[in-house]
Amino acid sequence: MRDFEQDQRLKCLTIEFLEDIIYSPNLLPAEHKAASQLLKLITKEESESSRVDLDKLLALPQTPCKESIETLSALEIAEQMTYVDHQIFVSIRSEEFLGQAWMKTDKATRAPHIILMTKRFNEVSQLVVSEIIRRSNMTARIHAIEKWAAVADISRCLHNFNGVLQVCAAFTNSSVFRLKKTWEKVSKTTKQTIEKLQTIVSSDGRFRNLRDALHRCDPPCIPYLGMYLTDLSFIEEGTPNFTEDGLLNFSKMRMIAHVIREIRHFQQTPYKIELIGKATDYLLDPSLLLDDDELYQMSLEIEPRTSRLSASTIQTLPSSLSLNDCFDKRTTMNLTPMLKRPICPSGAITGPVKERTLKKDYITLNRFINNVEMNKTSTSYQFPQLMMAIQTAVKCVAITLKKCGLAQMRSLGTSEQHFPSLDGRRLEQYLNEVFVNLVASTNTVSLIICKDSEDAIRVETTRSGKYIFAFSAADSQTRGSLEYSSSVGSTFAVYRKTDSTSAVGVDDKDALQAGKTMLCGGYVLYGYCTVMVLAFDGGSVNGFTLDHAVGEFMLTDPNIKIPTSAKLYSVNEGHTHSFDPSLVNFIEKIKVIKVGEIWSARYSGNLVGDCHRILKLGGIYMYPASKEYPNGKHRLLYECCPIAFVFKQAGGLAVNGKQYILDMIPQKFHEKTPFFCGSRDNIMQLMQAVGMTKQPSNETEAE
Ligand SMILES: O=P(O)(O)OC[C@H]1O[C@](O)(COP(=O)(O)O)[C@@H](O)[C@@H]1O
Repeated sequence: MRDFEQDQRLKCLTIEFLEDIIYSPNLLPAEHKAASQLLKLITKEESESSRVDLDKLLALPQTPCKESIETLSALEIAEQMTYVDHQIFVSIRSEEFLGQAWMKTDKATRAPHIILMTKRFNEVSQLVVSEIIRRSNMTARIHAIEKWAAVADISRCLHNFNGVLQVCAAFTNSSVFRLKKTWEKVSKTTKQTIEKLQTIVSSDGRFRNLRDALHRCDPPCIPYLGMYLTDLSFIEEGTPNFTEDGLLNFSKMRMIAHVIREIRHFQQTPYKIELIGKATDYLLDPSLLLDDDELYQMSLEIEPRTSRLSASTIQTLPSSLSLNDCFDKRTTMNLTPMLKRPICPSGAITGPVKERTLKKDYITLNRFINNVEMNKTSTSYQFPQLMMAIQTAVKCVAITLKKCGLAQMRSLGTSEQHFPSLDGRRLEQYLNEVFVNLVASTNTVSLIICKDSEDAIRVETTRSGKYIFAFSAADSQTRGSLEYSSSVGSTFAVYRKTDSTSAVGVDDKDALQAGKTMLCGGYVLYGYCTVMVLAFDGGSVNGFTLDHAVGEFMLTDPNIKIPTSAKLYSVNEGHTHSFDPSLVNFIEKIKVIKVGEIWSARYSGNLVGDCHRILKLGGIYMYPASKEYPNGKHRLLYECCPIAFVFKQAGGLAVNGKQYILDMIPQKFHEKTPFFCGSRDNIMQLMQAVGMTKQPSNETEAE
C-alpha cells in the first residue's frame, strides 16, 4: 500500500488492471473474487488517504490561546484530545511497527507517526501537570485536578485509553503527586474516579485490565500504544528471526502480524467528533507547558517540602518519567512506578549505582508464562491468566496432599473441610473442585472436562472465554498413594474453542479435538517435591519445581529433551498373560540378555510418575489393552494427550499401537485407549513389533 501512496501512476495502472480482470469473462470465480477484494482495498486506502492533514491539524496556534480549563468544558477537552490522538493514531502505518523502528536512530523517518504519538502523549501529560501546578491558589488547584479527572473519565467513556493514561501519568508526576495537602482536599468521588482509572490502565499483569477493556469495547477506540510496543519488543527480542535450520521463523512473523492486526482493527473505525478549533488550540498551545524543573520548583513553593532530603539532592533526581523515556529504553513501558508510587524519592540515590552481573537467571513460572512462552503461544491476555489459575490450583493440590498425608498417617482426622483425607474419593472430588473453581473464575474458558464429572462443565456465558480446559486433578491411585506414601499426578490440556472469536455458543463437541491442536499440555508430579512439566505449542518442554517455602515454581529443568533410546521399560507385567501376543513377544525380547544390552524395568503404577521417569531417562512406557482393560486404562483426552504432547515436544513419540495419540479424535470425553510413549527409537521398535506402519508426521513428531 505504501508503494501506491508514493506512486500514483502505479496505483492507477493497478486499478485499471484489476478492473479489466473483474470484467473479463474468461476468469475463474475465485480470480474475480480476489481481484474485487484487492480493488476494494486499494480504493479504500484512497479514501483513508484523504484523511485530515496532520501538519495542518498540529500547527501551533499563532497567538497564545485565550481558553483555559475554566472556560472549556471537560467534555470539549476530552473530545478534542480524542480527535487529535485519533488522527495521529490512524496515520501510523503497519511497517512502523516492524523491527522496533521507533527505537532506532532513524526512527524519525522509519516510525514518524509512532514518534508523533509519543510526543503528543508527553505534551498532554505535561499540560495537565502545568495546569495543576500553575494554580497557586489551593481551591483553583483542586478544581484543576477535578476537571482533569473528569476529562480522563470521559476519555474512558469514549474508549480513548491513551487519553486516560495521559492524564493518569500526570497525576503521578512527582510535582503533582507530592502535593499532600492538596490531595487531602480533593473530593472523595474524584479520588475514587482516579483510582478506578488507574486500575484500568495499570501495567500489572502485562496491562491485564486494559487488555480486558480493549477486548470488550467496540471501536472507535484509541488503545494505549505503549502496551503494543512492549508486546512487539518482547517478540522481537525473545524470538529469533530464523529457525535452527536457517529457515524463516514463521511463528514469530505470525505473532507480530497478530499484534499489528489488533492495532489495525482499532484504526478502522473513525470517531464522529467535530473539530472545535478553540479547544484544540488550547491543547496544542506550547506556551502553556512548563518544563520539569520549573514545575518542581513551583510545586515546592506551593507546598514546601517536609522531607529530610536536601533541595539539591531532590533536584538532581528526575522529576518525572516521560513516555519518551520509556519508549527509548526497552519500551517495556513499565508504568507501575508512575501509577503506584511517587517518583519523588523518599530514599535518595546519592552516588553512582554499580551494575551487578547476574550469575544465574532465576526464572519463576510467573515470569516464564508472562514473558517467554506466552509470546510463542498466544498474544492474547487470556492465556497467561489461565496458566496462572492452573498454577494456583496445582499449589493448592500440593498443599492439600501434604496436609492430608500427615492427617492420614497420624489419624488426625480433623475437619473435612480442610483435611478431606479420610475418604480418598472425597479427597479426589475436592481436588477436582479446586481446579474447576480456579480455572472457571478466570473468565477464560468455556468448557471444562474433568475426570470427576461425567458431563462437560459449561462456564456461564457471561464469564466464559476462548479456551477449553481438560484435566485430571489426581489419578485414582491417589487413595493408595496416600496410604502408602507414593506419588500422585495431575494431567491437563488447554485447547482453543473452534470459534475462539465468539464469546458464546460453545458446543460440547468443541472439546473433542485431536491432541495435535493443543495449545498447552502438561502434568504435575506430587512426590517428595512437586514438579510441573509444561509444553507449549511450537515451544520447548520445561520443568518447574515448587519451592514450598516461598510458594513459587522455579524453572529447574529447562528445555527437556528425551534421549532417542534407552534400555528402560515400564509396564505392569502382572497383566502380560492377557496382552496381545505380538506385544508379549516384544517384551520378552527386551528381556533376553545380550552383551551390553541389559534392560531395566521400573513400574510404580502411577501414570505421571512412570511417564516422567521415561521422559527424563528415555525408554518406553506401556499401558496396553488387556483382558481386564480392553481399551487400556488411561483416558485419551486429558491423560494420554497431554503426556503425548509433552513427549512429542521433547522429541519422543506416543502411540496406541495403531495410531499416533495426537492424531486421535476422541469420540467421548472419558474414552480410554491403550497407551505407549517414550523415546523415538524405542517406540518405533514397538510399532514394528505390533505392526503399526504409519510414519510419524510433523504433528506427531517433534519439529
Ligand atoms: O494397577 P495398574 O493396572 O497397573 O494401573 C496403574 C494405572 O492406574 C492408575 O492408577 C489410574 O487408575 P484409574 O484408572 O483408576 O484412575 C494410573 O495412575 C496408573 O498408571
